[in-house]
Amino acid sequence: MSSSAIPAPRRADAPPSAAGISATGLRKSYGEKTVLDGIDLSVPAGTVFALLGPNGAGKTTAVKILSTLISADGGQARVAGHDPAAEPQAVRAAIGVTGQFSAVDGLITGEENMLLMADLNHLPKREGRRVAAELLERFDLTDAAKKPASTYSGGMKRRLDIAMTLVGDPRIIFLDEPTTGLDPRARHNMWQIIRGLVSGGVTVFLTTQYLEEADQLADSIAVLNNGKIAAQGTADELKRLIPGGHVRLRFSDPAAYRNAASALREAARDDEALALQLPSDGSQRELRSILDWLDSAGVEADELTVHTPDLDDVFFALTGAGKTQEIAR
Ligand SMILES: Nc1ncnc2c1ncn2[C@@H]1O[C@H](COP(=O)(O)OP(=O)(O)OP(=O)(O)O)[C@@H](O)[C@H]1O
Repeated sequence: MSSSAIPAPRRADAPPSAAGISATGLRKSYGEKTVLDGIDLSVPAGTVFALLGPNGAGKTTAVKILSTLISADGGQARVAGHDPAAEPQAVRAAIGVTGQFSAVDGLITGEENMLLMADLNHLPKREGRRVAAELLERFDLTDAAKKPASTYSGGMKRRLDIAMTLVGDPRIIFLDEPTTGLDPRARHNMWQIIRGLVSGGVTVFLTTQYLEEADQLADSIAVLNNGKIAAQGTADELKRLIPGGHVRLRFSDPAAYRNAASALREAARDDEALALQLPSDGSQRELRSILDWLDSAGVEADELTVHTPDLDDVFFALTGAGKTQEIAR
């Protein structure tokens, strides 16, 4: 995608204090099934928040409540300074939602979809055409504008969907799994689009099953599991929640490996790979002390690599074991 497809800032003048999204004690059940069991969320304006969770965790349910599509059974929420339950119209006027079930009509062209959106937003005809053309250009869809949307690739459909959402110039955008099913190139394009939206002052509430996506985009991540927020924080804060960081020393000479293994008794051995593993948080201070220690033991490895836990480790630790952790903030 050309750089023209990256949305230009539209709300650079938005006040930094503009309200984002918050929720406390949000609850929702379907019959006997508790989907959201009292969740608290806080998304400052102008930031990207990722709600991460396995299939069926309740991510879409949370988006539907906050975007006024369904009502919660309990708890409070504020979206753009309004209560979605009491002031749904005010919330709807401030938000855009693109979901797994997109608003794109495949039978009409991309341009017609955009103009329809402009009509729904009550834009005067001339203004609607101008905004539609500008957004189609910005999302690299001008060449395809006169073709039926059913002929678009998955990535093009998602771009059209977001372009349609932007017709209303929302301050807050909910993106429900925006890159599910996209190939890696289209996924990276979508990430660029999302970054562009945020640099224009838009608040993004994103749901995803992709850890890398949350890691790449989000200022703050909440992991949803069994109806509760299992952990919330920045990607780095979440990674620090679980142990697993280590330094790995690899040797090519078996004799050097054996000497090192007997000098470093607390290291875990991998005799087949001629490698030793020492627990470490990866900090400069710990690395320096490990290097000093290796020097004093006369150990010289052929390769030294530092491994820190990634978001995958965190996700599986939190959603697998059903733990509940809070980060002191
Ligand atoms: N209208 C409904 N009636 C009954 N159960 C529902 C309804 N909507 C959702 N559920 C159930 O609520 C649970 C959470 O669904 P939700 O769609 O919020 O999950 P999700 O985290 O978005 O999952 P996915 O990643 O698969 O989209 C699921 O078990 C789902 O079957």
